[in-house]
Amino acid sequence: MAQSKTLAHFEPVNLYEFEALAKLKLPKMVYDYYSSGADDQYTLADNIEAFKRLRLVPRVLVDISAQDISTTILGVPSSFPLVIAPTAMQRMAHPDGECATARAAAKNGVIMTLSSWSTTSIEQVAKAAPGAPRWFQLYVYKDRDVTAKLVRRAEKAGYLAIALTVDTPRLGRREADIHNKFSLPSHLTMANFVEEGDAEKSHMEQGAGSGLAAYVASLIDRSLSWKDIAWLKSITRLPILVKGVVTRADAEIAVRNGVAGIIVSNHGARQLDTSLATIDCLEEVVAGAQGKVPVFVDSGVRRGTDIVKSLALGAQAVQIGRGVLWGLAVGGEEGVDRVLKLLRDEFELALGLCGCRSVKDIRREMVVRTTSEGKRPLSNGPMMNGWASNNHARL
Ligand SMILES: Cc1cc2nc3c(=O)[nH]c(=O)nc-3n(C[C@H](O)[C@H](O)[C@H](O)COP(=O)(O)O)c2cc1C
Ligand SMILES: CCCCCCC(=O)C(=O)O
Repeated sequence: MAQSKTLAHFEPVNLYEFEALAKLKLPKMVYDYYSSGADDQYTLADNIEAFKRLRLVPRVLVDISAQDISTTILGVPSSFPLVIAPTAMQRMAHPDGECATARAAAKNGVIMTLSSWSTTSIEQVAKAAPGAPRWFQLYVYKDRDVTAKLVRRAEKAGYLAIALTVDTPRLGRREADIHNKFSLPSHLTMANFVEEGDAEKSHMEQGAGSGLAAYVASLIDRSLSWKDIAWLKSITRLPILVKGVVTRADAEIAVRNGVAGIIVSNHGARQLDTSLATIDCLEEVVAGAQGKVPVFVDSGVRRGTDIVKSLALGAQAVQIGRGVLWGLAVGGEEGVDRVLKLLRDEFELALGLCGCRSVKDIRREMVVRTTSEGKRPLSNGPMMNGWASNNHARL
């Protein structure tokens, strides 16, 4: 009782506070599943730390009285450069789950990506916010007919793109899920398979360890490879983005295979522990994309300043995963709405304080890499990228 009174009066003012509140509200098994990374969670911490190592270099005395933070993503207007990343099983966070996220996304003019492992079906989510721009995230099943059917349904329901997740041929080892014997609560289903009457796919067995790991091992196609991009392109007219690329080499292959976009992601550090933080891979991937396709980044975005840094390093927009889940857990649609508005306001403020009127004003030299203590390395030449000297030249 005392706790709920406290919660009712506590207004979170950043994503970390949303997470703290969500932790109080959610069952332990659910909070652990949402928050965990793989193994020792080194990458989980580094996704955040890497953003902190990057520091912003603002310009001053720029008239920012009329800011415009909107952008265009794959030809679709977006109120600011953010896309909601796919996260599975959102009805564990709130009974309205994916529908609440869809409505909040529509209200805020941002694109939502629906996970193929949603607890609300492709069609129900489309109906929750008719006409709003939406992408569909795809996992490829051993049974390719199952996969093709999902793609056709997304196309028919008006989804605008397919985000093919390529970093998950096997599930990363999330130790909390093993301890908790994580499985989808029995009142919920993997909703995209219910109509098919396919119990194997719509329910998750509770077993000795992580029920999710067993579910993935039994259904997901580990043989997925670059040649399957051609297969996917042969079954859909929708643009295909690859989600989970972190190297220049793979970005080049992706472009050669005709993808429409690349999402730099380490799956929120839930797959390969000790892999690099994504913000440290972004520039390489941007180089590999050679300006031919847009590059997006996720994993560790918590602040408006993180969005500015990501754009300065070449991303067209960021994606956020957990932030939306925390909003959903705290207040359903209203909670997600608050999270999106918070990030939007933080981004607008950071952009303005950097001396930018619009996203077009963001420049590479607004970001410098520092040591882990936040200090500029002794040689300031390459790190400053000519920013200081250019300033002197202008004065
Ligand atoms: C609980 C949870 C479920 C996720 N489910 C999916 C999924 O179904 N498909 C997918 O491609 N990525 C999934 N992801 C990864 C996210 O799309 C995204 O890459 C990641 O959450 C970004 O990191 P962030 O949480 O630090 O923002 C999931 C992440 C979390 C935390
Ligand atoms: C094929 C892997 C499915 C994982 C299910 C959801 C997810 O992505 C997660 O990180 O959890």
